[in-house]
Amino acid sequence: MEAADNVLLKTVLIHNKKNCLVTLFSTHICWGLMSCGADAIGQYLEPFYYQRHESVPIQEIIAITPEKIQHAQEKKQNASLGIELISLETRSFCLHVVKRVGGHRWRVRKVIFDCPDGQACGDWIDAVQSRLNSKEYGRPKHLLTFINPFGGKRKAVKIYEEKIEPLFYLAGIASEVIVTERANHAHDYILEEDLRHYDGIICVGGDGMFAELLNGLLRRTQQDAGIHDANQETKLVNPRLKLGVIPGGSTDAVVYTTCGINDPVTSALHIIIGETVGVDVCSIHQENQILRYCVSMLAYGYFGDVLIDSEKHRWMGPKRYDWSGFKRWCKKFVYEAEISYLECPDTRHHPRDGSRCFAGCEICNSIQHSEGESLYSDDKWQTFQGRFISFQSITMPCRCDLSPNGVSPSQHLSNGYTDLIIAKECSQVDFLRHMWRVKSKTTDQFDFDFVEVHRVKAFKFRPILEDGEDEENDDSNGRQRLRTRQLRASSWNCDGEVLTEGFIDVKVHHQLIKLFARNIEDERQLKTDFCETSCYSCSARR
Ligand SMILES: Nc1ncnc2c1ncn2[C@@H]1O[C@H](COP(=O)(O)OP(=O)(O)OP(=O)(O)O)[C@@H](O)[C@H]1O
Repeated sequence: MEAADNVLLKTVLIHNKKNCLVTLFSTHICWGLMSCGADAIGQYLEPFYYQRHESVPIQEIIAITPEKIQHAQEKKQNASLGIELISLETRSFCLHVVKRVGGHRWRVRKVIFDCPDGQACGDWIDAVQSRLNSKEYGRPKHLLTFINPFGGKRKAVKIYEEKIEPLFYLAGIASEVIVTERANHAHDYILEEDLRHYDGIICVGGDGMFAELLNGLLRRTQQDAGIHDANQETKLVNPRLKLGVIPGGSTDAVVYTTCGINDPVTSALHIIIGETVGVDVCSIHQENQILRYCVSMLAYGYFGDVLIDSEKHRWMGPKRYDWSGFKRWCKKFVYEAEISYLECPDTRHHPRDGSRCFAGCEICNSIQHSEGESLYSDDKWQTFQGRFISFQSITMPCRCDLSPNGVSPSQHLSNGYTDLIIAKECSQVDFLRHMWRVKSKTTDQFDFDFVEVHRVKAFKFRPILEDGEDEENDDSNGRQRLRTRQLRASSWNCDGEVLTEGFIDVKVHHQLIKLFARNIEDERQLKTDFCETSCYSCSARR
């Protein structure tokens, strides 16, 4: 099963009032009822586990703490003396480990072991703690935390104080907390202050708040490295600091997509265990300047207008998106643009390939990009010109409550491409059918003749706004009729923030940032706590 030299500690301890064999390996800890047999010539064999035993990867241990339990002998002594003596020697320890409770939700489970004496207990605590401190797990020790008190249902401060702070304390994470006082407070702080002693920056807020962290950190990193990020051809530098989000917003698409659920405790546990996932980032340029960085959705037309309208109804909380979406749908506006794009050369990868991005995704890990080559001299650019209701560029699957599979279900976190989704001019009923399918878990939202999808490395968007003249069908006398275009300008919905510039150039940067999250686990592969050495958690690390 395991190489003997991987065993760091092996002892018989008491767990749930039964003798258990507990073994600490370099990668995980196992415990279970044991059996001591004898071989053919009557010599005793090493104790071994019965078939079913439990195993937890070191990565999934949140903390190990001494446990103050009065042992039977002490209780007896105290009873006979009629007074309560508290033993100075702790003989029990508690492992706080990740427990999966379904639907990607994580909780903390306590597992208590009683040792024969204080010395053995101390040895166990030291041995496990030294594994937890090992650099290979990359656990954060110092975090900078921004809390947006006005995001979502305005509960971010309460969420942090009641649910997150105690967990960080348990895991030995020191967190400097800043409650933001205005929009862009976090962005400006990251640009200007000394960040050297942090391992990561996190926020309690929504996608807009995360976008502040992302933009602040990427700009700061390029600035410190002397990189001119306005130039689209520049190879950007990866930040040293990792980012994390604890959901406290309205949509929480980033956290939903990377953890599978918008649950604050689950996100805090993803951060504590220190596992990270690389995430692609789009840089958005106009002429010789960089406008923003974006990780999830960049949308023009319907979703741009919905965002602008929803800002007027912030008091409604997350429901504002439904209300504004309904209002915009009733009005049906059509837009026109010329969109040039550089499609993914590998035809196996496209927005309808049926793949899913899970933890340890093979597609994300295997795709190679030839960095440094100029995209703009490439002659493989293609062009779409026409009318549409909605244009979206989706760089991660963008899952949320309203769309459990995501706006682009086969998109990946770090394949180096963004998915273009163009819902061309169609009837309101057809557009509604398309949007309805985005909410569904089973139907293909792209299976309409008015929806066009492409997986691209870069694109250029040029809105067409001038009133012009369109040819219409010939009338009964064979003459062509002309009509004046009524074209609207929209704004961009950039990760939930408004961007008013119309024409833009966008380029995807492969795995530019690291996010504290494991990525969604494929629950079909996961077994329960009982492990016969083949559970996902263990096998992924062997
Ligand atoms: N103290 C503050 N006062 C006003 N606005 C703030 C403050 N702190 C941050 N903001 C801004 O609030 C905006 C929205 O925040 P956030 O993303 O956390 O919530 P949300 O919009 O409800 O959620 P989502 O983006 O997931 O839909 C962000 O753009 C952020 O810049």
